[in-house]
Amino acid sequence: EGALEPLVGSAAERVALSDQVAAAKWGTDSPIEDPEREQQVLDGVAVRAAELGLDPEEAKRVFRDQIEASKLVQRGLHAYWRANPDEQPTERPDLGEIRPELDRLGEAILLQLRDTDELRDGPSCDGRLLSAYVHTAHDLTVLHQAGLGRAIPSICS
Ligand SMILES: O=C(O)C(=O)C[C@]1(C(=O)O)C=C[C@@H](O)C=C1
Repeated sequence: EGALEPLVGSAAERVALSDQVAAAKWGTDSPIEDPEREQQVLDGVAVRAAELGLDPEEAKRVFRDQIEASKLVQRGLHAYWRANPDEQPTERPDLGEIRPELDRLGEAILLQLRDTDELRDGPSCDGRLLSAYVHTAHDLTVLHQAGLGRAIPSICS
């Protein structure tokens, strides 16, 4: 009961941080997609997953979805800002300060993957995941709901 909520909550926090990433890149030459950084994230996940006794391939699948979710939200925000200049960010956060926060959330997600390893293998996972999504998505914007939806399909194994 509620066992997947911390994990889905951390995924939602990661989705929310995409706003900062989108603002850091807005009006710069830095593209939303940075394949080198994605590879670094996934390599780090594989190493840490093995340390935690998780299947590295399974953990990487989960994080590929976290990354796709982030790009979905970033693209959504950039499109929205292009269409609504009044809403464009007025300050540019430093990507170098946001990435360590993404790393911290990644560690939290990995620990929660470990804590839910057996449950995620079981027949109740899909129902619990949907329930955690519904509870967590409640307070989010439609764009962030879509991002969270994109972040979670690999959680049940
Ligand atoms: O770090 C960035 O530049 C991000 O946009 C975040 C992130 C991620 O989710 O980790 C997403 C897209 C990029 O391709 C690389 C990494």
